[in-house]
Amino acid sequence: MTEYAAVPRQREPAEVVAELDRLNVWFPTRAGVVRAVDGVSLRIRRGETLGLVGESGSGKSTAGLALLRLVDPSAGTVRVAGQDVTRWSRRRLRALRRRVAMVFQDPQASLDPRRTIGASIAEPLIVHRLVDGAAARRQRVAELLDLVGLRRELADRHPHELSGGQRQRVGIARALAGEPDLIVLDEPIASLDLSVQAQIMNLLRRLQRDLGLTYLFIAHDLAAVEHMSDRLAVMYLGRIVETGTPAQIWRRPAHPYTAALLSAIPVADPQVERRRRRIILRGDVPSPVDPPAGCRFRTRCPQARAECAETDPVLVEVDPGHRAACLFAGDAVRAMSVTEPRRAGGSD
Ligand SMILES: Nc1ncnc2c1ncn2[C@@H]1O[C@H](COP(=O)(O)OP(=O)(O)OP(=O)(O)O)[C@@H](O)[C@H]1O
Repeated sequence: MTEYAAVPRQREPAEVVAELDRLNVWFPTRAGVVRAVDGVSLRIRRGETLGLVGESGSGKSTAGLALLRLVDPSAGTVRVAGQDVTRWSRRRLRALRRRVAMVFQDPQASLDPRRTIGASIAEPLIVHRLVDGAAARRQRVAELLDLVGLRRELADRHPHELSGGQRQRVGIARALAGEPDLIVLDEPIASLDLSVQAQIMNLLRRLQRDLGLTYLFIAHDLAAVEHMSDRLAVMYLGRIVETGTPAQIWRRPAHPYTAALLSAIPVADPQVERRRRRIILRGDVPSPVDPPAGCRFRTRCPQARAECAETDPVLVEVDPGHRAACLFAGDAVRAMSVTEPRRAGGSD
């Protein structure tokens, strides 16, 4: 197998591969303007996995799509490999989509059913003019199949002849074909059987280690990305509400929303599990057409106070590298962790 040729990289001091800076992605609809992403700033550094977590509809996929300019930013900036790609023309976007690749949740939907697996994997090689000649392309496709642990003969098959796990491996091979700086993994295991999920996670980890890949890993479940991520960002209603390392967030969540997400994760130890106190959030996520004034989470926050309706909190550092957007970051969560409901005048 030939070596995975690294794309010549432009060295930046901070090694930030991709960055969203105060990004808004708003969709005008009949019901009003959907503020899918509303003031999101994120930095993804070379070689890391950033886990982006939040409930359905929080804007995670839209933020990921913005990195490939598959949605158009309404405001703010998208930077990839040091270049501002926010307003790149359609023609230039081809180059961007080599630098940033995406693996989708449903590999069935993301592969053309009429094309062979080989043709699907070869497509990025042709579009980005990476390999000349059919024979050389066949060879590269075979190497990419090796990389993702699929037999070379599968190149001649069609997607419907493969299992879900195999199809997702093809999706990963396609993403690797352009030797991207960043791979956006949008719930890459959510549609797979449990046994296959672990295999795909192992594959993603191995590829990252061997090829030095950078991932934005999108998931709705904190437990799903915790082991894989170097840093986590928690999204709620179009905003990042907390960022930090998994250890920081797990040990001491600072935003009440994160605390609620964590409290929903079952614990293996039965004694701890019995003592575990779930924080049940009231109501549904409000509409992104008309998010609540002040803190967006206040309508569901068990610790909301009058001030929360007045001030829209920004991310503030609660520990080095650990930030939360809550006026009472840390305090509110400590109040939620007491085992008895708090009473007036109670202390903890
Ligand atoms: N093209 C679009 N037009 C209108 N609204 C959209 C569009 N794309 C997304 N939205 C809305 O934007 C919000 C965020 O959607 P998005 O898919 O980014 O969330 P998500 O956190 O990735 O959720 P899921 O896990 O369900 O994919 C949702 O309210 C969604 O309905």
